[in-house]
Amino acid sequence: MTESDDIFTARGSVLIAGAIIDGSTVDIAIDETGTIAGIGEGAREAIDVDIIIDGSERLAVPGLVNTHTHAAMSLLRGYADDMLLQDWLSQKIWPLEAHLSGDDVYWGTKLACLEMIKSGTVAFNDMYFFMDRAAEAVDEMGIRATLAYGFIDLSIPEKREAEIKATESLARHIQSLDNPRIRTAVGPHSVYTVSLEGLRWCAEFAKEQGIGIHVHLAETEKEVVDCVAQTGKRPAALLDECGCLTPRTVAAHCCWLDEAECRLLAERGVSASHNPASNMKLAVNRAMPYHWLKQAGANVCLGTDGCSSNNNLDMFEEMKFAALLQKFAWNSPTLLPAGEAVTMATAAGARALGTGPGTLTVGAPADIVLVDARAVCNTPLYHADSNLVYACNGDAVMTVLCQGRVLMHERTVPGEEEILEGAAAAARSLVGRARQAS
Ligand SMILES: C[C@H]1O[C@@H](n2cnc3c(N)ncnc32)[C@H](O)[C@@H]1O
Ligand SMILES: [Zn+2]
Repeated sequence: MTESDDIFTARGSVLIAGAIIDGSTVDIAIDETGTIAGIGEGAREAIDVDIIIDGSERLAVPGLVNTHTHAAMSLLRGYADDMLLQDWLSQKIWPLEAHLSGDDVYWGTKLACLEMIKSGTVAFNDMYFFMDRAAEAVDEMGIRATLAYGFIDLSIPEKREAEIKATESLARHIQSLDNPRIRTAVGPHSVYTVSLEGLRWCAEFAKEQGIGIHVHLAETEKEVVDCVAQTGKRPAALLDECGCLTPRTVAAHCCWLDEAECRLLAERGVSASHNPASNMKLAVNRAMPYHWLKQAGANVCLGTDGCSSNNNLDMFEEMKFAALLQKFAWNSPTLLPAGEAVTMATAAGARALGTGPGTLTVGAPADIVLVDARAVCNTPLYHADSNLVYACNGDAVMTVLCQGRVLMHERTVPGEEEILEGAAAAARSLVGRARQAS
């Protein structure tokens, strides 16, 4: 075994020696359970050091949390672009997804995890299909995930029964894995794809199991207009009536919320996941009203959405898109400053998924990213947050730890070649099967 391989397999306490936090050079001590045991003075003495990572010329930041993904859609990257959301879903994405296999989801999720690790993400909130295979990929890659089966009943009773079974079976499967990094949530896709009965069942099941809810909300104006026409209520009110708005709910997009809906989300303790790149690409024509959500006290976090509407999973780019879109759309250069964008991508995401404080503090899980302080994007280095949000992308990430385990070091992730080959082969096979069937 080479020396560089050791760091991925070694177990024990870790000392990150001399990394930069808030402009100071400090040691970070991580105990053998993967918890931060000390930062700065006295950190070295807090543990019996097994593994040392050189932190010099590295900015230490909390691991990023991607709160809205369809990870295996990495296989659909670039498959269909430049379309209206409804056409894109109904003409391109759903017909291809009809041919998805468990193996596709396994390889797509492996590819997504690889991409996330390489850009500093340690946890994600996923909604897709064949999620037992997604769990296998997450387990192998070493990051955290909350996995939801995408519940879509299209108001067809037989389909609803099938979705209920799939949701229950995933919950049982995730429980049986007993992996603290992997959790499950209920994933009612949206108010336009799930019946009232389906939404109510999802809410009840989530409550009974003590798990979260992951839903798309108010992504387009059409969603709001159609919902009002069909039910007399706006989407957030409808979800609330069905019991879907809880402190463990993550609502993705939230572009077309009105001010009262922002207050409702805050009151219910819902986390709103901002997905600026996807929203701009699909031209949903309104930016999430961040100022109203913030004023109401809602937890606003960040997500990329799937690789078919983004088309990557780089949360550094997403922080920049969020900060720029908010300023541009609401005509306010002071809205969503860099520090807040970092908080959105870290602490707010961790709060949404319940993965810890999402900060570098003693007692927190050691989900730590080391960014190259010598990279072009960090030169000069007046304000770290400014560079992280406005200048860098995920390529500046050098080392990633999740629960104290090293997942990437000096940009090496074990098994990268095999993942790239496996995912490319799965994508070819998926598109081939779809062509044959049409
Ligand atoms: C879980 C389901 O969500 C779909 N999906 C992917 N991106 C979006 C989006 N921006 N809005 C709504 N649904 C989406 C996936 O294609 C899958 O069918
Ligand atoms: Zn989505």
